[in-house]
Amino acid sequence: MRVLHIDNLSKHYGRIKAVERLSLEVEAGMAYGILGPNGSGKTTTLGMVLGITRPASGSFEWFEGRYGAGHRRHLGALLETPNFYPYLNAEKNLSLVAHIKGAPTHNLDELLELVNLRHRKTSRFSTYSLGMKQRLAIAAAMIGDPEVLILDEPTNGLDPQGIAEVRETIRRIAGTGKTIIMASHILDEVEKVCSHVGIIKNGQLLASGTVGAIISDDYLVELGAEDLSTLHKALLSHPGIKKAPIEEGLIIAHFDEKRSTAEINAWAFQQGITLSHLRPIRKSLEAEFLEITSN
Ligand SMILES: Nc1ncnc2c1ncn2[C@@H]1O[C@H](COP(=O)(O)OP(=O)(O)OP(=O)(O)O)[C@@H](O)[C@H]1O
Repeated sequence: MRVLHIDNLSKHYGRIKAVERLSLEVEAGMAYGILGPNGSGKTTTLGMVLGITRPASGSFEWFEGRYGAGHRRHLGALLETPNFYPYLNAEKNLSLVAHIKGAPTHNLDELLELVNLRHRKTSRFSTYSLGMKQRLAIAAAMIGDPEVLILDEPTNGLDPQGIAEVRETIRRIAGTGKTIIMASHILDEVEKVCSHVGIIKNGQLLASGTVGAIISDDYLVELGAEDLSTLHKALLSHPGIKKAPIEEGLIIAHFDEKRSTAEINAWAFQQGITLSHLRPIRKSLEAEFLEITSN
């Protein structure tokens, strides 16, 4: 089932085109990352599809229209950390949220288990770390058993441990078959949590697809030799090479998969080439993301 269909959605603030003719589709069961630098229109997009912000033009549809105007009950959203009562424990805070939503309270323990807070359910909210607070907020968004969980920059402001725990929680929820739609400016986060990604910049969709297809996983090796052009020519006929640009006197070889330095050395030797430089490089994911968004 198509969970969300966005068609040519635009939103302008004066002369700022926050979102510009954005179209994308999210299928049931996807963990879809909306990835873009700060100010690229992610929050505005989520605001529009949640009915908080009115679009200037374009349209969107939830669940192929099957719930009509009642679709909102099937969405759990966490746009900013909600206010919990600091002196109440997790269990009490969640039951209050359930009462406000008119949702049942019988599965609160399950939700606390899902976000790995069951063991701390009787501790006051004020004693929680930021990561625990965020996980409780995710549990609150899951009250009423929504089909889709929508998150805006869910790890903002957390320390590395908190970040890891929140990501793990989102992965666990995705593993239960829920659809996740998550805005993030961190490529590494989308790569770790999401199955699919749409990259946006200046409110426009630049690329969309599975994480594996969009985020290249070429294996990069820096190579040098006295006779660089002979090495270059030989490399281009190597069966595993995808491309081999020359940068600052060295060849950046893009292999389709991991190759050991011993293997590359042996290959060069067979070609009658002595390598003067051989260094595997892991292109930083952030650099790759910047490359996509700057093109
Ligand atoms: N209420 C508003 N009034 C004026 N401009 C706005 C408003 N909301 C957003 N914008 C502008 O619209 C653009 C997109 O903002 P938006 O918050 O959607 O981006 P974002 O990708 O979510 O960024 P961030 O990750 O920094 O929140 C930005 O240039 C922002 O300054």
